Amino acid sequence: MKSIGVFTSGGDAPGMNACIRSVVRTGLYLGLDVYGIKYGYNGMIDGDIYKMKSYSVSNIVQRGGTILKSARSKDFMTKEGRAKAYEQLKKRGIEGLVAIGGDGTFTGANIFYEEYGIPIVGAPGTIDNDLYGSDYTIGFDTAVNTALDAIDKIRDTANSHDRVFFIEVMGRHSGYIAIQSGIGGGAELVMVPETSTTIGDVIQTLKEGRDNQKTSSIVVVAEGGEQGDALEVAAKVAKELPDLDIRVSTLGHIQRGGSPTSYDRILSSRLGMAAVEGLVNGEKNVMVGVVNDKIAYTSFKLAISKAKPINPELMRLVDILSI
Ligand SMILES: Nc1ncnc2c1ncn2[C@@H]1O[C@H](COP(=O)(O)OP(=O)(O)OP(=O)(O)O)[C@@H](O)[C@H]1O
Ligand SMILES: O=P(O)(O)OC[C@H]1O[C@](O)(CO)[C@@H](O)[C@@H]1O
Repeated sequence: MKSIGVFTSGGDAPGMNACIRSVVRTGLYLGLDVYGIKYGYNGMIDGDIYKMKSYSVSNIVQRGGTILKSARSKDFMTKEGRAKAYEQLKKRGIEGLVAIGGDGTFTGANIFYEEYGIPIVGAPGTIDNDLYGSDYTIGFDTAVNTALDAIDKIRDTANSHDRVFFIEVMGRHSGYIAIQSGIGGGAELVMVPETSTTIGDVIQTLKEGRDNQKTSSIVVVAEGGEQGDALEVAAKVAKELPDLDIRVSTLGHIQRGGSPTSYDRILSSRLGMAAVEGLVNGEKNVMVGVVNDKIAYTSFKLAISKAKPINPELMRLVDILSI
């Protein structure tokens, strides 16, 4: 293999830049040509591709976002789009790809590999931490710390005004950010898509808190929960407990931005290096991850389809610590 391409796709995540830097520098170290593909699959289709040098990735290890930009590409979902993308790669002699993204990105990569046989190694870049085959994904640790910082601040008002706050965190189908920021932030309850929580459960927890002389409460709600978003949950609770002083705060995209934590920078750098080494050693159609602190390659199919359940002990911990 002489030439590889790298791109970021789906939602951006803090640490993606550190991963790009690692891919580029590992590739150059191994004597490869490295091409940056901009705007994910859209740039692959449009030929928005440039040769990267060591200096192309200077001064980015600490930066959030992605210098290669990101996109959610409708065109790549079509056969015609993927055919154009393949032609662009062929034209430049790009023989292998490192895809930094989430489950959607790897679903597309899997289809692309099956159609054109171009080796692809994925690096899990999503704050959601919802990919099987890596204990943690790029950006998750930073997102949790950002959410935690926000929860700490909201707690000041909750406490001063004797209020109940419903705080919504990201995670379309995954409660990882919710459970970790909830435990770290001392939430009374955490609602995650993986586990069923009824409005009755929420009411009972809040009532128990009151019975235990708690004057304020924090409920962390993952955006993809079965009871709806934080606004919906709060409205349902307010109907049953009209005397509560309830507020809602949706943290939104602040969780996706900012300088990556040390953990994310190191994870991203390890994954970038292992992705390129994997490609050179013949890995294809796999996602690279870190499992029990060791590099592991997992087929895209498994990484996408296999659930990564939240440790039930963590849910129990919230329960016990909220009395
Ligand atoms: N079935 C598919 N066929 C072809 N391409 C796909 C398919 N599913 C997803 N993709 C491509 O992957 C892109 C990224 O997917 P998606 O928007 O779901 O983000 P993601 O990688 O899951 O990241 P995040 O977890 O941050 O949302 C899509 O915009 C699309 O271009
Ligand atoms: O920025 P967008 O495209 O609205 O995507 C938001 C989604 O992306 C994620 O941040 C990462 O997948 C989800 O948690 C969230 O639902």
